[in-house]
Amino acid sequence: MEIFNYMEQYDYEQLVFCQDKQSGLKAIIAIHDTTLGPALGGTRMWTYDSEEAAIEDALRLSRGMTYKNAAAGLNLGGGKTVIIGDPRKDKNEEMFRALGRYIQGLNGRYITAEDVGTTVADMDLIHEETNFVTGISPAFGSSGNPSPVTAYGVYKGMKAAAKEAFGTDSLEGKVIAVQGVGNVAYNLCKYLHEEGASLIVTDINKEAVQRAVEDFRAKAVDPNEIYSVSCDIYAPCALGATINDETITQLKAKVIAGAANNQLKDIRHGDTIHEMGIVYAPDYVINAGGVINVADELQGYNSDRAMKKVDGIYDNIAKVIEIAKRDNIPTYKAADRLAEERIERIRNSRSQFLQNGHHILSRR
Ligand SMILES: NC(=O)c1ccc[n+]([C@@H]2O[C@H](COP(=O)([O-])OP(=O)(O)OC[C@H]3O[C@@H](n4cnc5c(N)ncnc54)[C@H](O)[C@@H]3O)[C@@H](O)[C@H]2O)c1
Ligand SMILES: CC(C)C[C@H](N)C(=O)O
Repeated sequence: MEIFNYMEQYDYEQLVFCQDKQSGLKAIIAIHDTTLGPALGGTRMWTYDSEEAAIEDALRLSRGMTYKNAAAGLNLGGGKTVIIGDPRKDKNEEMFRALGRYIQGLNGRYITAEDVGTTVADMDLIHEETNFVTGISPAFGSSGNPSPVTAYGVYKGMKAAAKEAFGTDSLEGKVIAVQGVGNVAYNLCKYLHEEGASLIVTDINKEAVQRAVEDFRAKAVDPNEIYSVSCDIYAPCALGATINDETITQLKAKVIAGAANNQLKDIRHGDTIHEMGIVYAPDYVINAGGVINVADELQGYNSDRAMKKVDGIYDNIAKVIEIAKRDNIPTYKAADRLAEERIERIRNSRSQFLQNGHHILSRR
């Protein structure tokens, strides 16, 4: 990959490589765009096949956060960290503290939180070194684990997408295929089960599947079977790129609505599902609940205020569907339009210089 070419093509601001020999930390912090405010996005720990794959993931995920934060109406830019390693065996205290010092070095340009492979306990270790971390233990006045709130937002957004496809937002009696039943999807399944939906689940982790089968009377299928099952809604809640050339032809669902980031392998897959008449709830709009929740910490965390904003995901998905219909474009493009237009409006409204007291001359 020609890194600077790629960064120029999609307007990335900064890429930081973090190395700490003692702890084994190898991490990449990508800051995509800070027009709206400091870049906020989680830290992912994953066993990448190559350094290039890790860089690519950090870049793609950080740009996704720019769009997610903008579309959610947050005054935050987009960033993400990836740590190269196995979250089940490579973690140690020094690693997260070393990362915390790198984040501190960015002096607030980037704020982190949880993502796949990291936990509240990991964020607490980062917090030993920097305040630029959210989703730490509630004992610190923080919002804690964002996953249940992400799940609630996905549930709300799924209802809005169902209204478009089925004429009602009730999920009672709907068959929903859930791919990956980890932190977010377990909580999502709880809402869906309570509303009377029938669940088909899969996961590469057998214990996670068993838990969903026992707690929600879900039917289990093998990971490769989830795309072709007969269902009303497909909920991708594992990793990205599961909407691709191989899977699209197998899909029977009328709605795609799930928590995973970067669900479309390529944007052309968003065009294909649009042509097939599938209602697609764009990933970064529907899964914004977690970031909305942790972002509330910047004002002093208030759960009621945060949940009210997360409720707004229903209207945001409805708005994206409306724009798509009005402009006769796929929903993924409508979501991009919503985010890009907001960033441009704010960028332009800041065209006048404002003395903000941060200039060294103001302190002389
Ligand atoms: N946690 C949040 O608040 C949050 C917020 C926004 C977006 N997301 C996204 O939602 C997705 C899920 O996040 P999470 O926090 O629940 O992660 P998680 O790691 O707890 O859950 C993911 C689950 O997917 C399973 N999985 C991985 N590959 C699979 C495959 N090929 N087939 C079936 N199952 C597979 C894993 O075993 C795991 O149980 C991720 O893409 C994440 O980036 C999470
Ligand atoms: C909680 C958030 C800051 C990060 C979350 N993993 C996301 O992708 O939105």
